Amino acid sequence: MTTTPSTQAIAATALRKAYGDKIVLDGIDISVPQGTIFSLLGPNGAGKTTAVKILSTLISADAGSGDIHIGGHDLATDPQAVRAAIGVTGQFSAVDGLITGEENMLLMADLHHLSKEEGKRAAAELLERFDLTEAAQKPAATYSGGMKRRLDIAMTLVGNPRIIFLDEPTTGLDPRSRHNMWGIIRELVSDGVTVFLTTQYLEEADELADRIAVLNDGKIVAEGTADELKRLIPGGHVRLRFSDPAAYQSAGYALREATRDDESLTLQIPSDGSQRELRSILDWLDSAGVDADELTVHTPDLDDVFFALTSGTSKPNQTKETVR
Ligand SMILES: Nc1ncnc2c1ncn2[C@@H]1O[C@H](COP(=O)(O)OP(=O)(O)OP(=O)(O)O)[C@@H](O)[C@H]1O
Repeated sequence: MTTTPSTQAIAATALRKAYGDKIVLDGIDISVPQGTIFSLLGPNGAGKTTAVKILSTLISADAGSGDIHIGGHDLATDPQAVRAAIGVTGQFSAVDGLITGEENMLLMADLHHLSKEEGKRAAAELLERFDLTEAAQKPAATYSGGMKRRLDIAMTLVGNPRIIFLDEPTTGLDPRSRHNMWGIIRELVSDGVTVFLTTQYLEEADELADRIAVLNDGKIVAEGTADELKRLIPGGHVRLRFSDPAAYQSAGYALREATRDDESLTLQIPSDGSQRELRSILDWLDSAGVDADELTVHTPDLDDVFFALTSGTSKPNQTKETVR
């Protein structure tokens, strides 16, 4: 992959990292244009946090890795400049629960060498932006999970970083807090910030990311927009559910290409869900003289892609569209 440090906020080639015999990153390339959201997806232990740690200077890549440029700075020769350009919010929060939200913010301002006045102003602005003004004088330990996460990101933004690494920013948040966080991330990007996001929630990558890379076994096994990734795998199918075991058996005979689930009396038939294919399935059922209790059409989503690419198995059934 070619990298142009001037237009790419993050550009890394042949990134390698092993712990002993265990190869965590096996020569991956990462390239993230400025002002976009890039999402690194992968199962637990795939190496997402390791990639974030390397790109944010917390640990070093192994010898044999290629160049890493962050914000146009060479990470190997100018790690200080990289640190000044980035913000990192990890899985383990930097929030100190014993002090107030405002004190946490002021501590960050100190770390960024802002004057007392500048620090106060930045803290007040960010607390306001993240809807934390009311809680600012309370110890952070009393905050809800969503508030702590917002404070964490607010702290990350004190130095006005142009590139932000968010390592699983919404893990453990309830749906409303997760949606709020998505709004915050979108707002950051509309201000021109580049976001490198790791997540276990495929829906999150689907919602937010301009580009998604799937990490598995140390390699990037697919990369593209959510739609491009969805086109990679077939995954579409029709499911027929029966309550009558005899009807289920007859349909199973009639539809030989169906995958059977004898426990739930369900047949799954590969299909693009088109009207023509649905009609032919219904014709088969008619000619066999059986009625299904439920017919559902499933189109591939990012979950299918993820399961297909990272384990070779399909995920448990989930329906997108229902026709009765
Ligand atoms: N300091 C370390 N020493 C040894 N092995 C490590 C170390 N850090 C990470 N690993 C191993 O490297 C692999 C990748 O870990 P990493 O935390 O990067 O995965 P991840 O994709 O972020 O996973 P998760 O989604 O669970 O956070 C794991 O098998 C982990 O056990």
